[in-house]
Amino acid sequence: MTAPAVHATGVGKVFPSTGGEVTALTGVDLDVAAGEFVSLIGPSGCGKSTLLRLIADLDTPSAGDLAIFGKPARQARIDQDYGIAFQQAGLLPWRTVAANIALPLELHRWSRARRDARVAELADLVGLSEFVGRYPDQLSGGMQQRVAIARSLAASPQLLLMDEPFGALDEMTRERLQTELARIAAETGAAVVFVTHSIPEAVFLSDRVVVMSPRPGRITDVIDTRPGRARDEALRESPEYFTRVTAVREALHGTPLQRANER
Ligand SMILES: Nc1ncnc2c1ncn2[C@@H]1O[C@H](COP(=O)(O)OP(=O)(O)OP(=O)(O)O)[C@@H](O)[C@H]1O
Repeated sequence: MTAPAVHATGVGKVFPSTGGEVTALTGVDLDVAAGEFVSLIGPSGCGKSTLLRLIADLDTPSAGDLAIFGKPARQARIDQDYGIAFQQAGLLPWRTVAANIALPLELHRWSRARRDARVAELADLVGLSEFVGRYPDQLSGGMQQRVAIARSLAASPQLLLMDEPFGALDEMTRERLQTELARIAAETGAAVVFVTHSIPEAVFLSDRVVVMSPRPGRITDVIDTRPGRARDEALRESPEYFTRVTAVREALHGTPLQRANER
């Protein structure tokens, strides 16, 4: 049996601060299966980015255990077992689109010929074949974000870690990139851990939505949002999609009756 892409047990994170300690996360138990798409959603400060950073070994947990494909997070980072795409595209401005996408392949010491072939394939995948010679400041925000996604996919990682990658985009571009990401994840079989503030985005993309709440940051609900059909434009207007959006909304904010009673 393959190890889960992410296996977290009892994960906690405490940050020191001037007014005492901040418990950013407590008691997080979460498994993300190989090939599974899981979104983290919750109000500002509930620890979504902290959890993603711990998985990526950009920070270390204060408590609990984390394994990425059965390895310690640090080893998975050294082995470059995952691709990362965050809200700011984070492209190198002095490199062309092609050279930005090729970066992980250089780190993996791919030959020039193999790199060039892979970059052409990825540029085509994200619809940027005509722009590979451009520099990041010659692209729109949506195009920059597509370059960042292509780069995160370059070495065919079996895990993608994405922190609000579409947060800064207009609604139309955002929906188009969501459809592309759903297709890419299905085609490559990669697991994805995806941080978002958008309920419809989480429901559209995910097999499961993890709902978190702050002070201290913890998981309060996990909702199955597998659509049982293709993630295409028709899904967005289907009754089952609305049902799932409502389920996640109620897990986050309570039912209309509960909210009325709180007033
Ligand atoms: N480096 C740090 N030092 C101190 N406190 C931190 C640090 N990073 C995060 N925190 C605190 O930990 C808590 C969780 O932050 P985190 O950024 O993970 O939340 P989030 O759910 O991603 O929020 P948002 O939706 O606003 O991005 C917050 O209270 C935040 O202030």
